[in-house]
Amino acid sequence: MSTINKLEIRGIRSFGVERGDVQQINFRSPLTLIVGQNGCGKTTIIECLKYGLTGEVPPGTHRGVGFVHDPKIFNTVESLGQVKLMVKDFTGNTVTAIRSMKITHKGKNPKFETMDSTITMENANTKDKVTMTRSRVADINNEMCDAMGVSKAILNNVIFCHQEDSCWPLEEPKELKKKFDAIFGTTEYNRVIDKLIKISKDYNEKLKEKMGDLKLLQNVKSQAESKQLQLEDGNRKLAKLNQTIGDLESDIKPIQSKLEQLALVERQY
Ligand SMILES: Nc1ncnc2c1ncn2[C@@H]1O[C@H](COP(=O)(O)OP(=O)(O)OP(=O)(O)O)[C@@H](O)[C@H]1O
Repeated sequence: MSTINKLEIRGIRSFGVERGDVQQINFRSPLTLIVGQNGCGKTTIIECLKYGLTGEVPPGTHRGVGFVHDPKIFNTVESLGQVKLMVKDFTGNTVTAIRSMKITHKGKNPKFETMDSTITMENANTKDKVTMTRSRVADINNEMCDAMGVSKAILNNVIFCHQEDSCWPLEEPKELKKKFDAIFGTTEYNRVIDKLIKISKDYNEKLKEKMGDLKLLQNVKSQAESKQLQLEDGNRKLAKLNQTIGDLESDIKPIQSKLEQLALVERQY
């Protein structure tokens, strides 16, 4: 079974940006309860788990601006946030993602940027570590979802469904269908089915073409076979005629020499 092992939060929501502000949670087996008074950061922990796994910022944060610790609190223009998440996949290998982000308050609109992220895979048996720095967000998302053994849609909409999004099953049918399609992978399934239908159509068309060619070739082959028979018949006739010619030539030879003798006698006479 895949498990979430460790989470480190820095510079997210009310968690401070300083080195000493880093908060670390070690998740215990079989259960870890997160308990605390209102506003202490329970939701933030769930948001960080979701962000660490899927790279998605929580809803209602103006595309991540409200997710990072507000720099205005300390009268600064920018603030850095970081989520470090370690999970164990079902084989026991460890996958750790470090995702960093920044908000800048320059001008009217604050800007949210995701910064370089890294992912480290550690083999449980050999303890070999492979780290990919400056990885693409999509690659990290895929690695983390693979390590957890569930799709991004299930992580986002079911396991770490944000409290603000929890009413999605009551959404209008079109949106609901989109969510269900994503959760059950039907979009992917339909895409594959469409691809297979297209491939089979292409093959059928090619097959039809080849069948036409085959008919033509069969026709040509039967014509060639009858021509071959005719040729063999002709060759047989030719051989017979050659034989007759040979016979006639040998018959004609004594007659010719007789005629020559007669012609000689006639001349002498
Ligand atoms: N961008 C931000 N910068 C600094 N602090 C923030 C920011 N966004 C939210 N906060 C603070 O973070 C805290 C949010 O905590 P959170 O919602 O995670 O708590 P909670 O334990 O889930 O609360 P509740 O039990 O009420 O749901 C609040 O105190 C809020 O004022």
